[in-house]
Amino acid sequence: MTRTLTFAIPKGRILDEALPLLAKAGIEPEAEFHDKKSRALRFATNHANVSIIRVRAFDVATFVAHGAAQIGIVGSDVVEEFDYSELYAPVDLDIGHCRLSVAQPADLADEDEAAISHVRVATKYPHLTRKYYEARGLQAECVKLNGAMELAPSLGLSRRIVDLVSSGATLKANGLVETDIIMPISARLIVNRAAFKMRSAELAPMVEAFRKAVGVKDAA
Ligand SMILES: Nc1ncnc2c1ncn2[C@@H]1O[C@H](COP(=O)(O)OP(=O)(O)OP(=O)(O)O)[C@@H](O)[C@H]1O
Ligand SMILES: O=P(O)(O)OC[C@H]1O[C@H](OP(=O)(O)OP(=O)(O)O)[C@H](O)[C@@H]1O
Repeated sequence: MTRTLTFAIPKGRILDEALPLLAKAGIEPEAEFHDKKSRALRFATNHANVSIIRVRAFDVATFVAHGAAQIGIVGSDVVEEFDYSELYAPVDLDIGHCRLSVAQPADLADEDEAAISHVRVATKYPHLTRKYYEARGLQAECVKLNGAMELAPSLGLSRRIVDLVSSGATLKANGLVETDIIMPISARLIVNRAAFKMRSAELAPMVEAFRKAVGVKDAA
């Protein structure tokens, strides 16, 4: 009996860009996947032994790190925030481009970092935020939010935020300015390391197919 290989993909904004790549790599979900009314979370594909699960972006990394899914697609922001040793991220998929940045109110005077030892920051990325400030000799007290970080300064939750920025429109609409870029972000193919060893006959060709799919896109 062949064991099913589970492929985790995020249901958020990466999905639209990920589907054409999946197709180029030869994986097509069943029709129900595209039915917005469907409450199913697991879908068959054109491969009898491959199924797709559609989960929240942060949960893709958790499913794959724990081996509940063997392979997945997720932003490098999520890979770096969790820093799971069980994850192998072999392919930069060149989609979902944005950056992780520090922002603050446009009218807030720059603080002299040499004169302070501690900052309060609203973010969905406490690990990366602490690491960034630690490297600057500052201790970050993180207020964990799951979205709408841009509201935090105007409501007195924190002076600064660390969040994803793409066009900058959300910052601008909320009176904030980007003061530093922590890292550029793009989506990655991630694989569970143990599964990659145990099931290399299935997973290695799949990784190779994504490498080629990204190359094909670049050449277009
Ligand atoms: N503005 C953006 N431009 C480009 N890519 C982005 C942008 N915002 C987020 N991303 C990428 O898309 C991924 C998913 O973001 P999305 O906003 O869809 O999820 P979410 O709504 O924050 O998460 P959840 O599914 O947990 O609610 C992020 O982890 C990041 O890699
Ligand atoms: O620079 P921009 O092009 O405006 O993009 C940045 C916004 O996109 C993401 O949020 P998203 O729209 O995914 O909503 P969320 O806050 O619910 O995660 C991110 O958290 C920013 O709020």
